[in-house]
This record gives sequence, structure tokens and C-alpha cells, in this order.
Amino acid sequence: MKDPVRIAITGAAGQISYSLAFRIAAGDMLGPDQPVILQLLEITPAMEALNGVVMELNDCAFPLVQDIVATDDPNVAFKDADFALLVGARPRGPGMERKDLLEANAAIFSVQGKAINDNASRDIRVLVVGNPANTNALIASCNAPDLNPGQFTAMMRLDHNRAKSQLAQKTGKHVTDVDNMVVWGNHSATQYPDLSHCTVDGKAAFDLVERDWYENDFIPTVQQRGAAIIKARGASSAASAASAAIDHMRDWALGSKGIVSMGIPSDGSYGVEPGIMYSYPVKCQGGKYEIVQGLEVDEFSRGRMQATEQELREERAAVEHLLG
Ligand SMILES: NC(=O)C1=CN([C@@H]2O[C@H](COP(=O)(O)OP(=O)(O)OC[C@H]3O[C@@H](n4cnc5c(N)ncnc54)[C@H](O)[C@@H]3O)[C@@H](O)[C@H]2O)C=CC1
Ligand SMILES: O=C([O-])CC(=O)C(=O)O
Repeated sequence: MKDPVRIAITGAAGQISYSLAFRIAAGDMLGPDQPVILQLLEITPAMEALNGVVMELNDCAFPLVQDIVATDDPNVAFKDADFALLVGARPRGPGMERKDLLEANAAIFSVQGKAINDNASRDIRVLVVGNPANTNALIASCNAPDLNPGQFTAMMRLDHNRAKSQLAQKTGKHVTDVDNMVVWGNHSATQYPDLSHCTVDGKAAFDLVERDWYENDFIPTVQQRGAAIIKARGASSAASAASAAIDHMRDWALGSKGIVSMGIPSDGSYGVEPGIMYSYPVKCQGGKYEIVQGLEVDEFSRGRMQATEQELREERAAVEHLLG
């Protein structure tokens, strides 16, 4: 039996966590042979609701769950944590962009970045889900100076999975036939889901779909998918967000099958200046991710990649005072 790993989840009484915590407890994130200790953080007024979630987790009698900690103290929630999923933040409603949440949510991530810095395992891997995810991840990492910024990542996997699903449906193939999908930039309406390198069943995606569909249907559909779900459901995506968070962490810890998209600290690759959390194509192996280099970038792609970079720079400027 492996030693248990400690997994902190924030916003643990919220919508996303209501799916996420149970799937992690079932072994979907780190595998069926990895015991877990769940460290669940909520704000004080939500502790009663969190208690209900803990009761249900206990009632599942999950074989892998060794302990459950429920707390409103970030220092307790992140104590010795090996993984942290930062979900707790306000979601947007109809008519809002995710960056409209910056003011409401940014302070959460400076406090939690500090608590992670002071309490977590030195090898902790952090995924920020709470919106605007990329800039919140930047805030958290800047407030954790003792850790490597690369230990902080932002969730782009939902966009990546949405893009795969749209292309599979369009071409009449299965999502498992789609390879080399790349989503660049920000988890926002400027993100660039890029089919330039993508294949379906081994054939170039561009040979299977029309350019008009790519530019005027596929790209906006993926960019606006979160808003479409809010319109349809009256609440933002939750189960699909939880599923993407599991995919992101599982691949980071256990390895990816080919290219996946992750929001990570830009390092100058593909001409994106350092200082923001930008989504790149990565491959994961041995518990680490590495940017896939050398992909060709044409003029259309360059324009899209720069527009989403520019938006991230503007978000960064708006929270400069929280960057430690
Ligand atoms: N990156 C992505 O792809 C996606 C991100 N999101 C974002 O995830 C976030 C959470 O979404 P939902 O679970 O649907 O929202 P929710 O409102 O159902 O749950 C959020 C929970 O966080 C808690 N919370 C607030 N401040 C906290 C703090 N300082 N510490 C700990 N917990 C705190 C709240 O009490 C609430 O229970 C939102 O910001 C949403 O926009 C949602 C879908 C996809
Ligand atoms: O759109 C939202 O606000 C929630 C989210 O991030 C998504 O579904 O991609």
C-alpha cells in the first residue's frame, strides 16, 4: 500500500467540488492504488454546508480515503499538501466576462498563495480553477516566493477538451481520434484553440474541415462555451470543470498521452514574454510538464496568440498591487 498523499481542495462546498471531491476520493485523479487525505477549505459561513459534503464523502465508504480535514483556515487546509486545487472563488453570471471577477476573487489567491508558501509540501503541485484562472494563478505564485512558479498552473484543460469534442463531432470521429490539439493563452474569450497541428485519425484537421468553419464557428464556439453553459444551465459548468481538473492533475502527476494544454508561467517560448500564466502545448512525463517546442506558427495564429497575451498583460496590470 502506498503512503497517502494530501490533497487540498478550496471552495469545497461549491458546485465544482461537489463533483471533484468525490471523483478524487474514488481514485480518478491519482489512480486506484493511491490513498488520499482530503483537506477541504471553505469560508466560515459555508462550514455547515461543507460538513454535509463530508458526511456524504464518509457515506461513500471510499476505500482510498484515509482522512478528511474540513476547515476554514487556509494554514490548516494547505498543511503538508502535495496537491492543491484552488476552486473556491465567485463564479460569473450571465453577461459577465471572467475578468470581471478579478476584483472579487483576486485577494483570495494572495492569501492562499502565502498559506501554501508557509505550509505546503515543498513539492506541491497547484492547479487554479477559480476565475480568472490564469491571473489568479499568477497572484498565488507571486505570493509563494519560496516555491518555484512552475508549481502553479491554471486550468485550460476544459477548453482543450471542449475543442477536441467540437472537432470530433464535426468530423464524425471520436475524441480519442483527435491528437495535437493546442489551446493558447488565457481562459477567456480571447483564448486561441488552434487546429494547425491537430490530426483526426491521423489526417490533418485542416484537410477535414473548411477554413470558414474553423474561423467563424469552431473558434468562437470554444471561446464562448462557458457562457453558453451559463445561459443553458443558469449556473456555470461544474461537472465538466471538475473532470478537466482531474485530467490536468492526473496527467501532470502520472503523464499525458501526447499534447495537452496547461496555463503555466510563460518563459519566452513562442515569443510570449515572461510574467504571465499563458496556456501552452505541453507534454507531461515523470511528474513534470514540458512545453512542446518548434510548432510552426503562421500569421493568423501569431495574431491570435498575441491578442490573448495582451489581455493577460492587462489583467496582470490590474492586480500589480497583489503580486507581492
Ligand atoms: N478554469 C475553468 O475552466 C473554470 C473555472 N470556473 C470557476 O471556478 C470557480 C468556482 O465555481 P463553482 O464551484 O461553480 O462556484 P460556487 O459558487 O458553487 O462555489 C465556490 C465556493 O467557493 C467558496 N469560497 C469562496 N471564497 C473562498 C475562500 N476564500 N476560501 C475557500 N472557499 C471559498 C464559496 O463559499 C463556495 O462554496 C468560479 O470562479 C468559476 O468561475 C468554473 C468553471 C470552469
Ligand atoms: O464560463 C465560466 O464562467 C465558467 C468557466 O470558466 C467555463 O465554463 O469555462
